[in-house]
Amino acid sequence: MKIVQENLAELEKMVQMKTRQLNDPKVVATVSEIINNVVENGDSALKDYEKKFDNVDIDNFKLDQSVIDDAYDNLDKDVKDALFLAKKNITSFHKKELEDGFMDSEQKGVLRGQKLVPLQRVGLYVPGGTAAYPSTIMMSAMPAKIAGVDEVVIVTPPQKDGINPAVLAAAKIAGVDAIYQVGGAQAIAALAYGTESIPRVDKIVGPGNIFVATAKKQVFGQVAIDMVAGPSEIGIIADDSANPRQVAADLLSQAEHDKLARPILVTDSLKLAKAVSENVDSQLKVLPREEIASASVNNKGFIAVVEKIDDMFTLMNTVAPEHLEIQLEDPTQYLNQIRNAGSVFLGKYASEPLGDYVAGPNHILPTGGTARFSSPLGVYDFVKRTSFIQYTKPALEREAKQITTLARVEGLEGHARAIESRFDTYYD
Ligand SMILES: NC(=O)c1ccc[n+]([C@@H]2O[C@H](COP(=O)([O-])OP(=O)(O)OC[C@H]3O[C@@H](n4cnc5c(N)ncnc54)[C@H](O)[C@@H]3O)[C@@H](O)[C@H]2O)c1
Ligand SMILES: N[C@H](CO)Cc1c[nH]c[nH+]1
Ligand SMILES: [Zn+2]
Repeated sequence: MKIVQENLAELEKMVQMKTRQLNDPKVVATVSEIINNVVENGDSALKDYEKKFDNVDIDNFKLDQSVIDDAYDNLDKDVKDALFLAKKNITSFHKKELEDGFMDSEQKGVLRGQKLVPLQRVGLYVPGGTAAYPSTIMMSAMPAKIAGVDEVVIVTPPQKDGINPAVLAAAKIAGVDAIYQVGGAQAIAALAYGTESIPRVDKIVGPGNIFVATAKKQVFGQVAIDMVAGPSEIGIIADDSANPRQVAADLLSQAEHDKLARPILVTDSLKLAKAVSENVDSQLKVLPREEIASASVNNKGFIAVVEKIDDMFTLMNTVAPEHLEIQLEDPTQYLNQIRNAGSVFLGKYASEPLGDYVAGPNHILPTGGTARFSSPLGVYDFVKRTSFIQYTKPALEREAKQITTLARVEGLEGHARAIESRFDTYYD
């Protein structure tokens, strides 16, 4: 793995260049053609794309409940137990995210407030191109259920022999209402606009590859989206006290997701940098997903060596990684130095896959530097807010002059007259 040793300003410039969100025009064009085709031709376009991209013939996009029940009934006991542990921990963590509305009547005759309303129907994208993601179902469906969403549906690409049974069982455990076997940009288009067999939803959430992430960006506005959760990333801050074999293993845990995944180590120790680089190379040779992981390491990965601990945090805040591991002595003391990261893993036993599967915090996280302004998927993504106002006549009278003044400053006479009509005996 490549080691870079530059001054901090140069390193920050390099990171900003590497994490720029440039749209690949070819992907943008492919995706918009897919979306337009699905809008115009509905299920028949979906059928064509499933044949083209996933090499499967689909007659019914909606999966029969009996197929889901069978997958659940026949699931290996250890896998079932693991999914139930994930459900328990994800539920207890996400219940803490529930928020209440508010109402205030601090001013005489005035009632103001805000109420929270769960979304009616949401679509969860569950990736399925190069790996199956039952864990991602638990991470997206549980917060939706806790928020009180009426209808939770899944889209996921089918394989030749159907959808992975663990994915189906996870959907049942999480209480998902329907599963549609369709993936990629075409699935996003179907959820956004609806087709003969797939109802349109109010919001699409969930991670996916570059085609999925680009499609979500393109349908935003027609439908809400959660964030850009694209190819996985791991940033590790470590010093001499870290174990190079473990650091390398954690980098590869995310590199194996996607050729575009981003594994990054920032350290103040050249010795650790060299040892991690050697470990990455040797561990890669025996990793089953070596082809994907080595493309990620070679194209997107790097190890940066800086002078001191503060520089590690400055640089990592510029990276704004999806996952950030801190492998320093007494890691919790550094929490307040982190401004930009999706999820933080403190200490050597908080290896990233712990958060991917069972710890409870969400693993659907902002990527590509968007942790500068986005948050992990949560219960708050599945509710919207509506505010309300009630004034008595004397309360409105107290503020009528200021309202009509502002309305006339804006040249909006109709607004002023609407208020004055409340005090004009002619209208009473
Ligand atoms: N950020 C997160 O929270 C998070 C969580 C889990 C997974 N991930 C990421 O999700 C992604 C999963 O990717 P995946 O590929 O395995 O599954 P995917 O389901 O996202 O994508 C597969 C689909 O992409 C479409 N596709 C493939 N090649 C295409 C082409 N040339 N033109 C048009 N469409 C094409 C096909 O329809 C295919 O079904 C990875 O990048 C992984 O890192 C991210
Ligand atoms: N690390 C992924 C998010 O980037 C989530 C995941 C699911 N399964 C394994 N990993
Ligand atoms: Zn992972």
